[in-house]
Amino acid sequence: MKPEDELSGEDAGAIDIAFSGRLGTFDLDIAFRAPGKGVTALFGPSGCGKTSVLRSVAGLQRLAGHCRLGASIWQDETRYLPTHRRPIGYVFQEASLFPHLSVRGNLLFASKGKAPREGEALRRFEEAVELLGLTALLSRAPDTLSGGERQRVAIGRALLSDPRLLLMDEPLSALDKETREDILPYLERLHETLAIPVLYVTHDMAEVERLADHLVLLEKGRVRASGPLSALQADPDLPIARSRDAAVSLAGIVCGFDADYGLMELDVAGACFILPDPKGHDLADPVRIRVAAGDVSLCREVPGATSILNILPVTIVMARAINEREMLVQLALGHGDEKARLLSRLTRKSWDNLDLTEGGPCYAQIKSAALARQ
Ligand SMILES: Nc1ncnc2c1ncn2[C@@H]1O[C@H](COP(=O)(O)OP(=O)(O)OP(=O)(O)O)[C@@H](O)[C@H]1O
Repeated sequence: MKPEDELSGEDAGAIDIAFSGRLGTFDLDIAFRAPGKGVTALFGPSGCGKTSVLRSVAGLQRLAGHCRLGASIWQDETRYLPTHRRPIGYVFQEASLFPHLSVRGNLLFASKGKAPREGEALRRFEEAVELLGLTALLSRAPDTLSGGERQRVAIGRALLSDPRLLLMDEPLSALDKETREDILPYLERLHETLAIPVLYVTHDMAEVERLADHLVLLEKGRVRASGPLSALQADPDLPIARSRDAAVSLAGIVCGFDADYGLMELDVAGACFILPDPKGHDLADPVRIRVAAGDVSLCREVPGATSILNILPVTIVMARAINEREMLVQLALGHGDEKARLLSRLTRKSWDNLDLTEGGPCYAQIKSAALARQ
């Protein structure tokens, strides 16, 4: 697939990247195109080249190739913009705040410490402070902050430099599990509100599932696959789908409630999921759910009495034996044109017993309790 073919429709602000070269003994040779909006995760094992790609985009490391953001060319055969002329915000693993400045001073660093008094700059400052929950921290010194608070300030500072692209290099990896969980909702809000694209490096699939729209899978300095997150998650030929905790992330819209039981109904590409609603959503709220391949079972007919609330008609798109005992099945969900994909992991025995075939119809069963909102 050519990189240009990966995005559907016109995307005038798309990020178009190709780099090749040697770093010590490591060969990097990558090319991909990512949307001009939303979060693109660069995912892969340690040492596969994720940070090198980000550093090359930032102009911190020079390899042959090109780097374009919409109509802006940052690198090609004849041009190479230095880092300070690239409108980027960069968030590193560890927040490196200026120790002599307060949180406010750090946030205002890009505007030379001057507090915005009016207009657009003030609106952006207030928005970033609110979004990242920094109001109560503004007068604090960096050495009095927790790791998670420091990282939120670092993200705010990156946003307030008015970037056209945000680069985030494992922003949660230096934090303990609990702090990571605390900061993820801020990143989710960022994801919902940010108008600029984000390149987000991680080797944690849970972060990808919660934050990414687009995924670039890297392996040994090469792009193994690149495309919309849900399409790659549901591709049984990719290692992420074959892993024991494989799942697809589905975006839905709240379309109803069962208040007596604390459940909500979620419209996902024409199908309706029923799941717990502990947060009390409103109608039409966007909600992203994680459907694990191991939580999806199949049946040929609608079962009689069952505890399972989600019994959804699906079509079997493809099936792969992933070892002697188990099958991985990709399912197309819903009606209409936009059929979201699910994965089901089941025993080869069940597959044979049900006499299922590619292209054939069946029903996917998913326990509501397994569909906790991400
Ligand atoms: N400037 C350099 N000189 C020599 N080797 C380098 C340089 N930069 C990167 N490398 C090598 O390139 C490879 C890829 O490194 P990179 O940091 O991009 O991987 P990564 O996927 O981000 O890894 P991690 O998840 O562990 O951070 C590594 O083997 C690294 O040692």
